[in-house]
Amino acid sequence: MDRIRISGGNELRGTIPISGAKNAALPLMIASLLTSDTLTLENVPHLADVELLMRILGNHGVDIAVNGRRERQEDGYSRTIHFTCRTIVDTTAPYELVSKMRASFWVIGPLVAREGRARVSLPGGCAIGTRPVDLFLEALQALGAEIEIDGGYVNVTAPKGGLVGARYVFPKVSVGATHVMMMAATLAKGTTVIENAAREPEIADLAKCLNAMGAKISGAGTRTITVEGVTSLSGARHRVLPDRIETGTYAMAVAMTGGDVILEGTQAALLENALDTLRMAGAHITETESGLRVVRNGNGIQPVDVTTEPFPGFPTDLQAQFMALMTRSSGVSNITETIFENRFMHVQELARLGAKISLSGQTARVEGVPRLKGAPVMATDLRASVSLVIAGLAAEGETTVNRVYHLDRGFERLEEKLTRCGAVVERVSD
Ligand SMILES: CC(=O)N[C@H]1[C@@H](OP(=O)(O)OP(=O)(O)OC[C@H]2O[C@@H](n3ccc(=O)[nH]c3=O)[C@H](O)[C@@H]2O)O[C@H](CO)[C@@H](O)[C@@H]1O
Ligand SMILES: C=C(OP(=O)(O)O)C(=O)O
Repeated sequence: MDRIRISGGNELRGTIPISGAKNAALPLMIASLLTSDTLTLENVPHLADVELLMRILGNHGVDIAVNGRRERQEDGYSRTIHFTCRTIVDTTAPYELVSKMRASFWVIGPLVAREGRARVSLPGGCAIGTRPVDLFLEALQALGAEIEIDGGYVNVTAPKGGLVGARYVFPKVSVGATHVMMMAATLAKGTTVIENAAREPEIADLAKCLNAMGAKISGAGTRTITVEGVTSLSGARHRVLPDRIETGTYAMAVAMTGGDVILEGTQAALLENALDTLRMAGAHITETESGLRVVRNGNGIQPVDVTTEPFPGFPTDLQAQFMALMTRSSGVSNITETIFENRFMHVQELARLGAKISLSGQTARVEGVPRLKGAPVMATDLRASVSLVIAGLAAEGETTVNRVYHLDRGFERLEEKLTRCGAVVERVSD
C-alpha cells in the first residue's frame, strides 16, 4: 500500500495549479443520467472518486469517452470527458459500488426522474459521522415518490406520469440532498420550490450546467431554489469550477511553512470565509490575474477560533487542515465542528507529531507549540489525511502518511504539486 513520505522544514515557493472541484464534478457527472444526449464536462479532475463514479455510471448505461488531450501542460491531468446515456440499462446501484463513496447515492434523483424508479444501496456510515439519508428520502417523497427500504436498498418509485413539483423546506441544510432534489425536479411536472437549500458554489455550478441542458432553475446559490419542470433535457458542454477545498488546503500549507505561492486558476469568491480566517492567522492573500497569491514571510502564525458552518461559513472540509496550522500558532485556538459529529479523527494523529490538542464535545482546543517532530501517521478520511501532510511539511525530520488512498480520492497529483514548490514529498510503494 502506498505511503507519502515528507521531509519537513522547507518553505513553499512557486505555482500550484488548482484542479477542477471533486465535489462539483461528481454531481455534474451524475446529471448525465438525465439526458439521452451527450454531456461534455471540461476540467474534470483525475481522482479515485471520479474513476469510481465512472464505473457506477457505466453500470447504468452511460457511455464515457475520455479526451486524451492534455488540457493544461502544467498539471496535465484535468480532462474533458463526454458522458452519453442513450438509455438507462439498469436502475439498480449496487452495494459493492455505492458503499465505497457516499456521493454515488445521488444517482437516485436522476434515475427516478427519468425512469420512474430506482433501487439504490444505502451508502452507510463513514469515518466522519453517521451520515443518514432521511432528507433525500423526504425530498423525493415531497415530489410524490414512494419509498421502501428493503435489504439495505432504497426502492423509490415515481407516481404514474412522473414526479410532481412541490414546495419542500429542508429541516437541515444538506449539500447532497439539495443536489438530488434539484436534479429530480428538473423533469418533474410543474414547479418545485426548495427552501433552506444548500448554498455551496457546487450547487450553483450544477444548476448552471442543468440550465445549459435546458432546465429552468433560478435561485441556486441562495436559500430558495425554484425549478420549473421541463419534459426533457438535452446535452451541453460545461467547465467544472475550481476546487475551493484544494485551494484552501494549499493556502493553509503555505501559511504553515511560510513562503510565497500562486494558486493558479482559482477564485477568492469560492472561499472568502476561509481566506479571511487565514489572513487573521497571518497570511497575506491577494487576488492576481491568474488566481490567488498566498504569502507568509517572517511573521508567525496567530491563533484564530473557527466554527464550521454550511457555505458561506468556514467549510468543514477545511477544518482538519486549519487545525494542523493552528498546532504551530503562538497561542490557543478553539475549533468547533458543527457539520459532522465525528470529524476529529486527525487529532490523535497530529498529537503523534507533538501537537497539543484537547477535545471537549465538538470543540478542539489547540495550544500552539514551537515545533512539530516527524512521525509515522495514518488518517481515516480524505481531509484528515491532507492535514497530516500539512503538519508534516512543517515538522522536523521525516513524516510518513499511511493509507494514501484517502488522499487519492480528492487531491490530484498532490506530491507533484508540492514538490514543484520546494517541498520534499514522495510516494513510496511497498
Ligand atoms: C461529495 C460532496 O460534495 N461531499 C460534501 C457534501 O457531503 P454531503 O452532501 O454528504 O453532506 P451534507 O451537506 O448532506 O451533510 C450535512 C449534515 O447533514 C446531515 N444529513 C445529511 C443528509 C441527510 O439525509 N440527513 C442528514 O442528517 C449529515 O449527516 C451532516 O451532518 O457536503 C459536506 C458538507 O459541506 C462536505 O463535507 C462533503 O465534502
Ligand atoms: C467528506 C468528503 O467527501 P464525501 O462526501 O464524498 O465523503 C470530502 O470531500 O471531504
